[in-house]
Amino acid sequence: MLMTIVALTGVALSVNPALEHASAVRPGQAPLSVATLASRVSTSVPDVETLIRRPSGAIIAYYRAGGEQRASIIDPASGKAVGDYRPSPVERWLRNLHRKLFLGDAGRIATGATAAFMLFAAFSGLVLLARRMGGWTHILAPIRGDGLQRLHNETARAALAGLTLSAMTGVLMSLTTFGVIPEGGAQQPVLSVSAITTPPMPLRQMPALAIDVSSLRQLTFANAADPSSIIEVNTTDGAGYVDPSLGRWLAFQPADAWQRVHGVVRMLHTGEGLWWLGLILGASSASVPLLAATGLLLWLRRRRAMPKLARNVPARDADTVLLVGTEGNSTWGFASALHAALTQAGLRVHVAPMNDFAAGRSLRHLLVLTATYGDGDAPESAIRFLPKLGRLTIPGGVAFGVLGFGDRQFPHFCGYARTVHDALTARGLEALTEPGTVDRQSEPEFRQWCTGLAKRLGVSLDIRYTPLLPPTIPLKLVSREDYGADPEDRTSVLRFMPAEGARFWATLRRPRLPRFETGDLLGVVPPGATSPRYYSLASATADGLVEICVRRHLNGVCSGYLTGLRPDDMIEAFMRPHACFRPGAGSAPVILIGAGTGIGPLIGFIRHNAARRPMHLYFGARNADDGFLYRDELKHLVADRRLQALTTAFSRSGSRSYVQERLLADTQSLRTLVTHGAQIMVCGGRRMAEGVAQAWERILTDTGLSVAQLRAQGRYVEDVY
Ligand SMILES: Cc1cc2nc3c(=O)[nH]c(=O)nc-3n(C[C@H](O)[C@H](O)[C@H](O)COP(=O)(O)O)c2cc1C
Repeated sequence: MLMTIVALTGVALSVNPALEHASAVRPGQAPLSVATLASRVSTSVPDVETLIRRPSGAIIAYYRAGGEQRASIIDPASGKAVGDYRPSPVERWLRNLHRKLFLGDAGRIATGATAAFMLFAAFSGLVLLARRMGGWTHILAPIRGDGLQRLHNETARAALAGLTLSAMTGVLMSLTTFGVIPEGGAQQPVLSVSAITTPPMPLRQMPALAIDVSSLRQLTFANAADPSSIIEVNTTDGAGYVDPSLGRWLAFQPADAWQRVHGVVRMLHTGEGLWWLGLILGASSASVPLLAATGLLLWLRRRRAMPKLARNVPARDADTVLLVGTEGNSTWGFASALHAALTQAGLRVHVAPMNDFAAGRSLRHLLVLTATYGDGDAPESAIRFLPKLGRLTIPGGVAFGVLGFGDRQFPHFCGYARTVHDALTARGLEALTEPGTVDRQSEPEFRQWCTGLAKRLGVSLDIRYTPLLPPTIPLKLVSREDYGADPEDRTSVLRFMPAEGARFWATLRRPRLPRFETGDLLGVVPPGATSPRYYSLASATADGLVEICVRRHLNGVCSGYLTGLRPDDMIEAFMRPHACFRPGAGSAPVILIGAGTGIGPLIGFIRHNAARRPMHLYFGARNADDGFLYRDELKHLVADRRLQALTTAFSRSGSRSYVQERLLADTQSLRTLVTHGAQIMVCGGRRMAEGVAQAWERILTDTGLSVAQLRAQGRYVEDVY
């Protein structure tokens, strides 16, 4: 709450330096001395007492008129008043709220503490972000994750540097207010004359005032009625007194190091004198409420996803500790199943996030199920695990097993699980099994690892795994196009519209599609099954419908179910983001390679190519007669220039070829495209993807590039099944 008040008042105040800069009447290009300015003003504004130069460059003259203290904005070119200077009462109110919450010193302490907390939050946020992105060198790489994660992390990335600067300078200013850091300027200039008797020299000729106006802060004129009065001058270089009769310094105290530091800190915090920085800092502060809200939502989502485990034994009594490393929460579903099976087998099991690892005296087995994020890094619930591991006391004789959850499309498949395995081995623990891997939440791979584990533990494990699925939405089939004469082996393009839900409250709302992009995945759990099958989406929310391509597989439960649907039939489905499979930003060429149903997301990317960036499609199918999905539409897209080139390869008709052969035939032109920054996107079966990757290795020979390098740069992405 305090952070939001301090941040939002900071945002409002950050606009002032820019407004003042825009409206300030400043001297022209020619240099202007304080002597000339003071002379002009004293001629034009009778009874002027003080001149102040604001950080924006505006000159303000203070004088008495009609018995009242007045302030006017001065045109430095003429020295004349061009308007009244009235500081805004709103600004004063905001400043009081921002600095001390209208509470005097108690408020100042509270805002100082808030700035310190903000500094800690901004800095730790920056470290977390770097870790999530796979290190500082990847901090500018595209951010992956679902909508909420991307909103939080992209906002954080844009704002954290500005927030860190604001908070740090805020803390320094607070420490200066309370005298913890000296403000400087303790030494006053010492005046050694008592009275000035000779008549005053014209201001314009005073040698002491022959300094540039840009360094002036304040000048107090000598009082004409008082012969002993002198001129007081304060500049960025120091402060002193000038003899009005000789125009020379009577005394001058140069600014000390603390004063200079304080001036810089103040400028960096307020943007006064650096209006554009003020706007950047203001924009960064504006993100605080958004970051707080999205951070809270992500935290709540994680907490809600942690299953309520029946019979979760406290860590101190457990003989088996099962640790979970997760960010998207799907790993909890597997942990829950393993916990139930181990408990049923008679073990005393404690389940916890990896960050909360605690080892009791009775610990015998340590099991770790962990996902991988970033570039082979820890997921959020595990980031404190490795630093903690070195400090924990673990009883002797503990054996461990690690199972990694990941996605083979990432260069460091289950990389973090391997790191954890190595760290536990280095800690002297005995490995029960080799580190196992589970690709895209594959239930069979999970069961296989559990079977190996059961053997080593000498128990029998009855695994009942029910995946933790996001809420589903009802979809109605509105159209289908079938390719292939044989109903047992055909491919269908299915289009669905959102339908009314069965629950009463859902019937009151107009059915709406959730947010999804082309290339994301549609999860469908076929009747009678427990785990979902995923289909790449050929459409996005903006298209108003859900489009997928499905090939019927022999004995395929879900493909049989979907290809058996008739118009108006309903299914329940959910969307899963697949943010790493998107065309990168910008106008670089995109080389799309797909076979069979792999054309699905690729046609979506082409349809949405309104900017006409060069897109080249290599499409493979068995034959041109009944395997050429979207044939007519692709012709239109070429005519429309959304698709620059279409190359087809049919393996069972005509000249019989595969996409990888077509790619090799175009080696020269493809090399040129890649050296011009092209991105490569591959979608289809695993064997086709492997063949395509090998073809690319050959195409890239002598270019100094490799598929691995392009993958690391996000320029070679796959959606493989
Ligand atoms: C942003 C992001 C980065 C990922 N990075 C990797 C990776 O480097 N290596 C890997 O094998 N899997 C990676 N994955 C896949 C996840 O590890 C995998 O989907 C896992 O099952 C997610 O488990 P969770 O839902 O419990 O977090 C990544 C997924 C996302 C969304």
